[in-house]
Amino acid sequence: MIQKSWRCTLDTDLGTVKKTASFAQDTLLDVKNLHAAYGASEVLHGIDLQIGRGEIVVLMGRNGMGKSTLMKSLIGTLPVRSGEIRLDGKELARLSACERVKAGLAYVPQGRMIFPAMTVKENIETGLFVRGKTRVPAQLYELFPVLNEMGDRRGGNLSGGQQQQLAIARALATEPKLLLLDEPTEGIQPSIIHEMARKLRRIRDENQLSIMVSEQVLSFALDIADRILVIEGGNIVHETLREDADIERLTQFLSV
Ligand SMILES: Nc1ncnc2c1ncn2[C@@H]1O[C@H](COP(=O)(O)OP(=O)(O)OP(=O)(O)O)[C@@H](O)[C@H]1O
Repeated sequence: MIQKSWRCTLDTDLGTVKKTASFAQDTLLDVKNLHAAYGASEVLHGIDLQIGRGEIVVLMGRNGMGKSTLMKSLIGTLPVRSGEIRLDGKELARLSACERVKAGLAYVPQGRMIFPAMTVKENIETGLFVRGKTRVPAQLYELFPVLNEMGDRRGGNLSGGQQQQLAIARALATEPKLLLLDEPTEGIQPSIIHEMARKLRRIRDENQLSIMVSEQVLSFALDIADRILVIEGGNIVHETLREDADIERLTQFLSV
């Protein structure tokens, strides 16, 4: 398993072995043999997946391959048929979505799903509520200054890119260990996509959280990922570290 193969360097001064790949040091999310279905139609056929602490994993795949279904099964808006979902050792598969958020999962769904009639600040406060807090952390406004400037504006009046920032800020307000983002670049203009990748890496570095992104834009995936997985027909069919990625092969997986 790639993620478990720690890369080590010899610290000659101390004569001890040091682990250097921070994300590979321990597993945060451990999914085993996950099956999920819509009614009688099974869509995920036994997914095994591990995400390390501080790791960014990008889940790629063509339309209809099961990316959103996996995200929904993890956060709990779609009940799992069978299998295990452990976050930091805690079993989540039978918990409600709300309990999973309290346990440290946050989810930005495809299409953002912010509350359009609520103000920007109120949207963020719905995330704070999970931790019993009321004050928006300064770090969120440093990351997304536009949300500070537009605090009193209705969420529904923001542009697509601004709504995406709001959805990420709301998710971060729940203080997650693992942030799940379903196709965050959808409908976002190319110049902002690179900025989004930079911000997500910064969020990972500053908060030491893990991120799993489902994505079809290969350049974004290569920009952000530590590791890339490919899903096809509800099975993970390919896995590669970013530095070993075979671009041609990944392009083939994504082409119709
Ligand atoms: N609510 C639903 N009821 C029944 N089948 C569904 C439902 N949602 C998705 N499916 C089916 O499940 C399969 C996987 O869909 P899913 O939305 O997970 O794909 P995806 O990889 O996220 O695609 P996209 O990139 O288009 O969002 C598809 O065959 C889809 O038609």
